[in-house]
Amino acid sequence: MSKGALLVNLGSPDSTDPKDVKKYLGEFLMDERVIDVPYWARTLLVKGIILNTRPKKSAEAYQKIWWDEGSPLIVLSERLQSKIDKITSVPVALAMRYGSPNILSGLQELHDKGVDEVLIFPLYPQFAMATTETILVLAEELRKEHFPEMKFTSVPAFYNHPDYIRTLANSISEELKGVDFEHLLFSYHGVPERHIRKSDITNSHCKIDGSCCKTASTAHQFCYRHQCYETTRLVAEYLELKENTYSVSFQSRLGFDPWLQPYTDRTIERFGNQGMKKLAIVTPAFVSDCLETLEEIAMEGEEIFHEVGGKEFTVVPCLNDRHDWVNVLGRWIDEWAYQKPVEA
Ligand SMILES: C=CC1=C(C)c2cc3[nH]c(cc4nc(cc5[nH]c(cc1n2)c(C)c5CCC(=O)O)C(CCC(=O)O)=C4C)c(C)c3C=C
Ligand SMILES: [Fe+2]
Ligand SMILES: [Fe+2]
Repeated sequence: MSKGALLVNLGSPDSTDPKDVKKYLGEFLMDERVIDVPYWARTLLVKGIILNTRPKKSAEAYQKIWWDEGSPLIVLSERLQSKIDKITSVPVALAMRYGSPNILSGLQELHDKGVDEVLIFPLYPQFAMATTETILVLAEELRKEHFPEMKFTSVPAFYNHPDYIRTLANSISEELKGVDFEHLLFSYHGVPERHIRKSDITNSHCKIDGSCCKTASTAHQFCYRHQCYETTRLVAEYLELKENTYSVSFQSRLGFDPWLQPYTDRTIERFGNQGMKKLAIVTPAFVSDCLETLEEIAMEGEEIFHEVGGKEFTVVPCLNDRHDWVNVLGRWIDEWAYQKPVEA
């Protein structure tokens, strides 16, 4: 058998034209694992309401962060893939869950290189139904339909993997070297609270309260909230951060349902109102900088902080195509290719 890996990230619109943004958001938000309501209700909500208003607003946001080469998320993912592909012993392709290049074209690219055993590698440190799970489900559907002879293995969420924690912690200390800050905020993409309960394999553990995510449970292998807190705890431990000098918040909510709290925008506002002047932010749910880090945090977040009296607002870039991150991912892929376990 011949092996290869497929890195999968979220995806972006083809351009900042509202028509392309509408097409992308339509594919993204009609995913039953993203807006997880019955088909008729999702159609009404997405096609009847969201797609009539959001694409124009989102297109304006994308215009603020777009690069000459295209979407930052895609360009950064391409750079990552190309650097990893150069150091691994097996071919490495790239796909997006929504938009292009899609998962089918990524599998086709590997198939054309003679690959029949694929490592599906969702580029998400923390598991979520709306990210990791939807990638694995779609990849399996495509395998059955187009490449029934292919064998798949997948990389589980790596939120607590020592290599990931070390690389993230080192990137934070390098980026914040010489930066004076009072508090480090770990801002993760949010999910509706309902998603946490749906992913609870015990059906009873995840209460989204002060203690469930700290109490050991088999539910945690699929609990996004636990995994976000655990990444934070491990990085804080690695960097020897003092209690109360760091905290967790959740960004990018959509709609009126309760999402994981505390919300990032309100947290930034509260910090400023309490007199904080120097804030640093890191966004560990994203391995590549994207709209949510470059616009929502670095632009909107900074504006909110300044409006409430904050002075210095420092954003730690995502791991992107950092040399040490490329080496970690390349090594994980090669360890799999040579049948060694991915776990440390
Ligand atoms: C990091 C993990 C992500 C989770 C979990 C996630 C869940 C989620 N997202 C939406 C709605 C939107 N997300 C949007 C952008 C976006 N989301 C992620 C990652 C996660 N989303 C990324 C990396 C990006 C940026 C994409 C880019 O092109 O740079 C958007 C589009 C932008 C906007 O209009 O604000 C929406 C909408 C839901 C409903 C959801 C549910 C769990
Ligand atoms: Fe929990
Ligand atoms: Fe999102």
